[in-house]
Amino acid sequence: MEHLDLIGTAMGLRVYNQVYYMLFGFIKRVPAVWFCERFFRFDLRIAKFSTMMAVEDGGSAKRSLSPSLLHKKTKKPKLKKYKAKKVDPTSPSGVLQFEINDLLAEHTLTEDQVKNDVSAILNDSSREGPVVQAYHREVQNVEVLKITSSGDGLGIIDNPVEEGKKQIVVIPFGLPGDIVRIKVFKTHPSYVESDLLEVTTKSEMRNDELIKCKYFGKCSGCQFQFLNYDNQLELKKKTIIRAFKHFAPRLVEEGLLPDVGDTIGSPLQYGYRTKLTPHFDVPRKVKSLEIKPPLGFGQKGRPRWRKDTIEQGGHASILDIEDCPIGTSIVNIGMQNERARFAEEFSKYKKGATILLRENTTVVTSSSEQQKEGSRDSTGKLSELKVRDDANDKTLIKTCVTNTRQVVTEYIDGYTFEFSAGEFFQNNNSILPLVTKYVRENLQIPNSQPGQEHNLVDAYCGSGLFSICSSKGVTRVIGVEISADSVSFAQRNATANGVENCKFIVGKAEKLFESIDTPNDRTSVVLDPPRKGCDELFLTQLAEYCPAKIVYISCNVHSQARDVEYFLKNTNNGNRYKIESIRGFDFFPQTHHVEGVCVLTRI
Ligand SMILES: C[S@@+](CC[C@H](N)C(=O)[O-])C[C@H]1O[C@@H](n2cnc3c(N)ncnc32)[C@H](O)[C@@H]1O
Repeated sequence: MEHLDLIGTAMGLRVYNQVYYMLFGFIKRVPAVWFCERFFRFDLRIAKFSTMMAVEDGGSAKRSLSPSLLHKKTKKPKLKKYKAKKVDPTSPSGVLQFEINDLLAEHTLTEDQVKNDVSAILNDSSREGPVVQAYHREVQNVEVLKITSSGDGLGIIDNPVEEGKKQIVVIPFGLPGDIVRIKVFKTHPSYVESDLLEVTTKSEMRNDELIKCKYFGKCSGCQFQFLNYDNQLELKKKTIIRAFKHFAPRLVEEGLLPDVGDTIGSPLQYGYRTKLTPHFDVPRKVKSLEIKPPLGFGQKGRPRWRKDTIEQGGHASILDIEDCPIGTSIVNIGMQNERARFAEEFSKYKKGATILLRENTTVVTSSSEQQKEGSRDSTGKLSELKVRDDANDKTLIKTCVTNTRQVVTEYIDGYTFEFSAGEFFQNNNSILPLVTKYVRENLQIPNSQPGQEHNLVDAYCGSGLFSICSSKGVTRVIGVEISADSVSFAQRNATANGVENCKFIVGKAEKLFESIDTPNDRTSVVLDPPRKGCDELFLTQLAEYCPAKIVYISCNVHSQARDVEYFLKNTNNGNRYKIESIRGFDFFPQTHHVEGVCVLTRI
């Protein structure tokens, strides 16, 4: 048996070598390795060993095997298998797959025609082996055909090793209409990732003069700085349309969706973000750091598109960033303070960490206490900014909180909100008055008479933002929230703002239905779940309760579309509702993110 195995291997290798010289002797050896692995099912490592020997000495297959190999039983090395990770379809990589499928359909390509041989890459001899080199190459003249919901471009390129086949390529910072030069650096079964090296022909939408940040094109934070704001809002509207097409197909087919409304813009398009979390890494096995590591935000891909110097953030996986133009002024002052401190103290760190920078706003009153905690400059003085709120005739003091356990105050719509710096709170306070007004107006029950009872349920209520901002003119408000800390702040916020009709419960959203005693005909529900959306149990119980009005707010329009379809089509009372409106609010200008607001009315 042992003898036969060896003859088989040797014969196989000879066949391989002959085929190789006949077909590929005049070109690189890469296609040969792939070809033989694919059709003769050779172990790639043996084939490659043989190829290298053959290329080097032109010898036969038998000579390419050492005598010891011929006489010992060779243990067949195990091929590594690619294991696909399970992804939530509404997560960014799940959504990308839907968007790739759309592109395939538009170009009449099948999934097989763009499938990459990831196991060939996995089993290549090294990170720079021939298969890897063939796949991870530079490609010129690539047309960007589409933009995804994550703000990346999509294109179609030739498969470098399998003739006639194509590849779908994700091109960061690519806009439809751009012609670009890219470097492919990572391969997935159905697409490859690339870096944008050069834009040779510009899309009509591209205007580089609008870019405000020197790290744009490298930092993973913003995708849209080169787009005018109307274009950004339009792209976000299209993201919502696609989300419902992919995750609520039955609603689309049955014509149950209204036209998606125009996205409501943020009053501030820069300087709006009240929370930033720069971070740094400490390499493993390093006992003490001698050189200050970059402190900033993650790098997108492995880009060399913009300059690659330390002034442009360097080329590590974290970019060294000293100022972020989408952050508020006080948050950027905090960033300078904390960077200066880090420059002095970095050698003390044994592990990487994230630094919290959270804006804190206090209204100045005759009795207000002076702020004591927050980010300080190098002299130890607390950094503060004084701001006028003319609309409400108030003076506000802004400081920057860095301790996750510190209490932060926000000032919205004339109400003050306190919460722990480490807990959830919306990050763009400039748009919040528009959002809370929209929610309040859409929670109204149609055909209500003046003085009639109106109750409100705030599921996933956090520290009470929507409950408190919608509490005027409402009979009772019940909020439910899983974080006990947030619930205690919600209660405290209601009291501090003189709001007496709110009650908050700690628990999963569905716990609400154990204690709800308001008549469903006179109750509206506002939902604002985390990115993963609501669970089916909650949606089923919500449908059983059957409130008069529902306003569903979401930072993930894909899980929102899925939930809305589930609610309307899979629950007992779902068919009693109609979707009155869907639109986005732009909580995060310059980025691809969009917040969806969907209003359902019982009919
Ligand atoms: C997107 S935030 C919205 C908070 C609030 N509406 C606001 O705008 O400040 C989602 C909230 O849901 C809470 N949460 C997560 N899972 C939950 C669950 N199963 N039941 C209730 N609350 C939950 C989180 O703690 C978080 O406060």
